[in-house]
Amino acid sequence: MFYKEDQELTMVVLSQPALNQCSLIETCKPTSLVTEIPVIDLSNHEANTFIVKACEEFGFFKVVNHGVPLEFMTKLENEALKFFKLAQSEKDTTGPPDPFGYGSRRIGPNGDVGWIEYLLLNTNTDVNSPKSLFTFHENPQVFCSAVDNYISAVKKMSFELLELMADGLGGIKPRNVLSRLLSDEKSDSCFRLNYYPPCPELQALSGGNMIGFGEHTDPQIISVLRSNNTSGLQICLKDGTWVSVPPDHTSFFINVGDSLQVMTNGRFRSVKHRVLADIMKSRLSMIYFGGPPLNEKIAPLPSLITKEEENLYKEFTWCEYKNAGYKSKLADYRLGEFEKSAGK
Ligand SMILES: C=C1C[C@]23C[C@@]1(O)CC[C@H]2[C@@]12CC[C@H](O)[C@@](C)(C(=O)O1)[C@H]2[C@@H]3C(=O)O
Ligand SMILES: O=C(O)CCC(=O)C(=O)O
Ligand SMILES: [Fe+2]
Repeated sequence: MFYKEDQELTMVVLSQPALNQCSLIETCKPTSLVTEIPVIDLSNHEANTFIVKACEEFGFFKVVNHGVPLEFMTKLENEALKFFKLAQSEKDTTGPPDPFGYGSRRIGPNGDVGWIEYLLLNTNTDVNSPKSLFTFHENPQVFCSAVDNYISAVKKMSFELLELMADGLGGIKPRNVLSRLLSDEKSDSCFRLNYYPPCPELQALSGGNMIGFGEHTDPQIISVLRSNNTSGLQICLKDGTWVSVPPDHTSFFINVGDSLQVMTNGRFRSVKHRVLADIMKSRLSMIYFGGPPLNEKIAPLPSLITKEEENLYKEFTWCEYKNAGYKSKLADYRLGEFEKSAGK
């Protein structure tokens, strides 16, 4: 279950140095309304149907019985914490991200900020990921292999999810029509470790909530998120209300990304989400963003449209979408300029 939050939110910018440039959300008190979060049990033979329903209604679901060993998650969590606990001066010598690398407070190139530190990595071994980042870690090799083991296991589960989606969408053939985009050796996927330090300054600001990661949709196909047991993640429902997602360190949370919304011609919803910082506890999340190869055309699957006029989107490649995305602010509606209704 997750809790609906008040819809009318006010953004305030604080002047205290510690909170410098970070945004506050006021009046985020849970109401009595509760919403059931879709939970997909991968051992259930009807999982394909439930996944499709969840992607249509929420663009978001939780996965249990996923087969990824818990030790892969906890190992990576512990190694990542060792990195984030290093002295700020050491971490700073590895930044700023361009877009890969270590970042603190600033998200993306266009002035977005949050109460966050992160490591953003490219999962494609052909591209030169800033593995030098790991050298500051007390045991770089251990950190590197924890990242590699985790990503391999999560990728495998992502292929399964995308194949179940193809089944659930009416048995689209071949059933790897979506998963092949992530399994392709040129897949432009990335991986992010987010660390949200506790924000004790919040205590003084009754009712205030510090933005850890501002509202946005993920541009890729799907994002697979795992976090420690600190809350903070919220998703936006179709009616515009924000709901808090109770954390579960043993499960994964899946976001439909913009590219999958387009490939299903709007049938699946790319979910708007955000993270609020906690007063007392740090949050550590790890997210695999499964993206297609750069030259891949992002267009509705032919079996999901009967006439070309029904296609809601202009033709574009992942590279074009990504480049446009990097010119945008986090909260911008990036798909807007690619909708046919936006004019040619
Ligand atoms: C403000 C930005 C950060 C972002 C690139 C962008 O210009 C717009 C999309 C942002 C986002 C959100 C999901 C992922 O965290 C991310 C890595 C991505 O692919 O798109 C980030 C980008 C980023 O932090 O570089
Ligand atoms: O850290 C989280 O829990 C979510 C962050 C997120 O949405 C992102 O990195 O795109
Ligand atoms: Fe996200």
